[in-house]
Amino acid sequence: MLPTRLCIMRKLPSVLARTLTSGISGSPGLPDMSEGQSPIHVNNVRRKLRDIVGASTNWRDHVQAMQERKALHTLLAKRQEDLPPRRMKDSYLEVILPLGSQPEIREKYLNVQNSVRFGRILEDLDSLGVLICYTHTKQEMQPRSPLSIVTALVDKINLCQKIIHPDCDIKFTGNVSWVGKTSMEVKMHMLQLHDGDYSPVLDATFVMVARDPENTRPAFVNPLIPESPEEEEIFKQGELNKMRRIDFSTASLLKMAPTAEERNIVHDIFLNTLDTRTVSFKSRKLPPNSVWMEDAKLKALQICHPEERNIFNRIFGGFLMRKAFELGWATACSYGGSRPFIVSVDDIMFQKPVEVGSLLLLSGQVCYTENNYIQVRVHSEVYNANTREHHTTNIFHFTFISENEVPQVVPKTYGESMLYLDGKRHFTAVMKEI
Ligand SMILES: CCCCCCCCCC(=O)SCCNC(=O)CCNC(=O)[C@H](O)C(C)(C)COP(=O)(O)OP(=O)(O)OC[C@H]1O[C@@H](n2cnc3c(N)ncnc32)[C@H](O)[C@@H]1OP(=O)(O)O
Repeated sequence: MLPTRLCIMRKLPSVLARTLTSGISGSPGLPDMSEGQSPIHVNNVRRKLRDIVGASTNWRDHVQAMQERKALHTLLAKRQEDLPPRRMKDSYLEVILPLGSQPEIREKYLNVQNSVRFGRILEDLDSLGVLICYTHTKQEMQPRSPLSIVTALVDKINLCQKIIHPDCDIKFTGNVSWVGKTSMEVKMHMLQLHDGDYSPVLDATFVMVARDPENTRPAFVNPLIPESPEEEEIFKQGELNKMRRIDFSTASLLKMAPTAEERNIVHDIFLNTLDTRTVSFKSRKLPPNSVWMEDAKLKALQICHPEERNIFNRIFGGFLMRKAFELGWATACSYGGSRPFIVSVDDIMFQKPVEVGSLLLLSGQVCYTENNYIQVRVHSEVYNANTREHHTTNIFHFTFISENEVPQVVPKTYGESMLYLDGKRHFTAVMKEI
């Protein structure tokens, strides 16, 4: 039996946990939308974003729309101090995805197992995160924002529910929770209506970066002033998150040797795969109930059509996440041989924008397993057919739980061993959170 709830109330972020215990009308200390503004319909989020930046709705007009944005350079602040500070509640938004009350929108969200496509939720979270940042940086006197706000990082998404129902309304809430000079951390929560009450489905932390109108240089954003001890705690957590990310990246196995404990793990795996009948380092044997890592991957190709562009005429980050998630899910499904459920998404770094027209190559790899859990890494790169160059654009980390216990994935080469250890590090970090 799988646990139906993978996280527990006391481990939820305080804002969400208190929201739930206070009957879900809003976050404490943040405005209750039922008293003032009504929540935004999910279909209006992207429309609002297009209006805010003046994005074209037709691809043929996109060059002109970008030209018009150049003139907005003069509206950029020279120093962060010149921008008025904002409070957390200034950027607080609620969005409704009315799967229960408007059945006609269900189709887009439905998967064949009669639950909600998580890839679609990733797209909605990405758009909402950007809208929250535009709300934080909004200047009343400016009809168009000079900022190009892009997703830099999905720090983490932890799910509390195994299944997202396709016939119950969903509510997203979120606000800016920390601000640097040009970057903003956004915390979002997703809840689903059951028997008159909203219960938590997931919480997510994204980092967005503001750039100039042409998306070429970083641009300052309004400072954030915490207003209560609780908000100070949230802000401090944002600061700690930044430090944690730096530490994690400094200790990356691409830069540093594994720890002594990790080296032992790798050597134990190596010893466990030696063929005892031959006295050779080369002769390797797969232990029972195991799969070589090289046999635990799937690949996909995506042509990036204009339809998938974002408001800055690059490929929409949510679309990239959806495609990577779906390949990650398929990789876990074909590996485990039963239905996998997403538990966590972490540390998705958007290293480079993906241009419209790119050939996007996605590689899904099972890199770590434990009991019913499968840790999948999806590497995405663009391939330029003219120059024959490859560039990594993203690395995605997904943790799945499978219906049945899964075989152990076993690395053979040193490179695979590093992937295995990296997967183990991500898995351990996820397990600490849920
Ligand atoms: C159809 C309608 C659809 C509407 C949807 C609208 C949503 C649009 C959202 C998107 O789709 S965005 C598309 C997906 N994202 C990208 O394509 C971004 C690709 N990556 C980049 O362009 C650059 O890597 C990025 C701008 C994110 C960072 O560039 P740099 O590495 O040159 O950053 P820089 O060193 O100048 O640092 C700028 C800030 O970013 C922060 N930063 C950079 N990378 C980061 C990271 N990985 N994590 C956290 N913070 C990061 C950095 O700390 C710093 O913050 P502070 O100024 O506050 O100190």
